[in-house]
Amino acid sequence: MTAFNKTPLLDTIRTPADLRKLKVEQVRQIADELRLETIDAVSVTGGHFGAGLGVVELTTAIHYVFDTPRDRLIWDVGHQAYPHKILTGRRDRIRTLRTGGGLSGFTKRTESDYDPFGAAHSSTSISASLGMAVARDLSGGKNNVIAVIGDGAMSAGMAYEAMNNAGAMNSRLIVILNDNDMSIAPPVGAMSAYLSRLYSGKTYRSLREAAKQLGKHLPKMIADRAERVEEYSRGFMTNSGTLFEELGFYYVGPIDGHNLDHLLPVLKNVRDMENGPILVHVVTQKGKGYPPAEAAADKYHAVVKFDISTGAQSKSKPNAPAYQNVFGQSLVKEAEKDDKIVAITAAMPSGTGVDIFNKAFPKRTFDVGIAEQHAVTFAAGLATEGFKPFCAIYSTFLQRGYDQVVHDVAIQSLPVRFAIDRAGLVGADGATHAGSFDNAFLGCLPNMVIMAASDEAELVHMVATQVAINDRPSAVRYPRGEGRGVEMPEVGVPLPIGKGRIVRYGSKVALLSFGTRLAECEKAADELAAHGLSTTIADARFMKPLDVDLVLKLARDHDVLVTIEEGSVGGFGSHVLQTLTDNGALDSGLVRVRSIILPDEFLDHDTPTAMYAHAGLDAKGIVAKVFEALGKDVSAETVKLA
Ligand SMILES: Cc1ncc(C[n+]2csc(CCOP(=O)(O)OP(=O)(O)O)c2C)c(N)n1
Ligand SMILES: CC(=O)[C@@H](O)[C@H](O)COP(=O)(O)O
Ligand SMILES: [Mg+2]
Repeated sequence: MTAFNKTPLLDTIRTPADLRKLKVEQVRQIADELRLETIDAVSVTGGHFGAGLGVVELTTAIHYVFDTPRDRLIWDVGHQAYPHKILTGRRDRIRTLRTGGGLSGFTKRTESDYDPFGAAHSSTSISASLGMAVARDLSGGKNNVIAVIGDGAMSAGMAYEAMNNAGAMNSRLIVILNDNDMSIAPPVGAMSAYLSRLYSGKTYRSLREAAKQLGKHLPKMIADRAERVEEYSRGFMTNSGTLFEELGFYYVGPIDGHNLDHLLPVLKNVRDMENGPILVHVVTQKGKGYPPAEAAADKYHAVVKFDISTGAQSKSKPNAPAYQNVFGQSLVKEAEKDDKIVAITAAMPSGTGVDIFNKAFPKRTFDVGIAEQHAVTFAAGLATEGFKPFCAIYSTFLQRGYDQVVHDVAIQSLPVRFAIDRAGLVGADGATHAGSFDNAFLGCLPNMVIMAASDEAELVHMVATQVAINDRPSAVRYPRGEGRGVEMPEVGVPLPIGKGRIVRYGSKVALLSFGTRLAECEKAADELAAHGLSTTIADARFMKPLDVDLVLKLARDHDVLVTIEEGSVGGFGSHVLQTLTDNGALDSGLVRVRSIILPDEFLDHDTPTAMYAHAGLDAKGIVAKVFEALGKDVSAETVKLA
């Protein structure tokens, strides 16, 4: 029996087709059981949590009303799609979420027909849905296309580009705005304030009135239900003249996203509408139905495994400070000495450590919402007026603002400082969040100074170095998670630009590392020494400008030179190879050069350790690469110099 003393129903639901066989009175029980299953599953796997809890009723209602997967359902970001996965044939695998070989933490086309579009980066759903709607119309199709987008995701420019286009095309498209008044942090921006006004506006109308208003657009409005729903409906109205209507959408709402008596009749009418686009404004609560999440400031946006009875998360004691916190603390120290330093985040204050800076300097901290393009050019504008903007954006999300880096920052050589967190592989968030490409996409830009911190102490010095660079843009990259536990400097000391450092001297093999793979290089060097291979280890520190003297010396003085980086082809290794060939350093054929990079594939989620092992970017992989370059047969344990 369920907690509701009824025969469990969720066990009878394999796909939404089973759900649609139920009576409407049974849908509430499904939603209640779905919430319990979501809580239980995430307590085991960890992952994104509050968002999914907030859309349990909405998910159930959508799959009950619409003929999914024939009707296309596109989740924006996709972090709220765990209930969706449970209802769409993946309940048996839901406890493999975000583990190697297990379900993705976001929607994914290759995972299910019920995931018509992959997500994870926000604000893509309306564009993708519009594409599907137009494809349907061009093919003479009849299915519905539904995008579910959050209020946070609605702060990104891409959402407006899509609405602007959809409104002009009058496409039959349904956008459900899931407004829980939260992003990862509390939402920012005028849009957020506007949405709040919509559901607390003085122009509140009775449901019946609104039903009549809707009836004009939606002939099949079930008017008699309006009476019943009005009794306890608090937030259903049509606001004439909303921004959405000005953009050519029919606006419906706001409605209570946890009340199936609201959701089901409205979605049924919306489903049968003859034209569009239509936007249904649904008001929900992030973390709904799990008191520890409801009470938490972040509504349990993302959690590790937790005790269901208390909500206590099993967070292990950190062995070293997290890079994001080292960044935030370092920037605070620098800003205490320099009032031109400001910090910018694109809706990721805690993840970037900008929240630490905000506590010290709230007037010099700017959270621009999920708007990376704007963040970059906003920083550029600040730099033109002599400020020192630190634009803290994860590597993967910086991809969203790339043209702004090129066109607004690099070409003008504006001293914007990029703090690039989550560089390299991130683990459970998988391929969509991997910081694989910033070495390549920044390294090709003139004027850029590009650094990689090999540990948390280096990061402190690199932040100080960026403060001192006032004539061109600079970037420092560092990975997700904790540092190495090295001794921390009291203050950051600016590094000599374009100079690397040798951390261990050897004679036969040289390992030239860019970033935190240095730790693996040290393990590899120990292993190589056990095979009689004396190994030099160098920390490049800079990819641009590259320490050419160091690179040429390493090539000249060793039989093997290997570069290592947490990045794709086209990054640090490519710059080293370019330098070697430009200087004829390979002409003699005396040195064998290898470059260890991420494989040319999108790596699915797993632990970072497992992913780096797969990529050959751990000590074992480095040793194997050296042996291969020397013609040493690892199994035969002998070195055959060609
Ligand atoms: C381009 C981009 N920037 C940042 C993020 C990080 N991120 C993931 S979810 C989220 C908040 C989304 O808020 P909302 O759309 O309201 O969804 P909710 O979590 O409230 O359900 C952010 C900023 C992202 N996924 N994509
Ligand atoms: C869904 C999303 O994009 C964010 O929640 C992201 O998963 C955060 O990543 P970190 O956990 O590395 O901060
Ligand atoms: Mg939200």
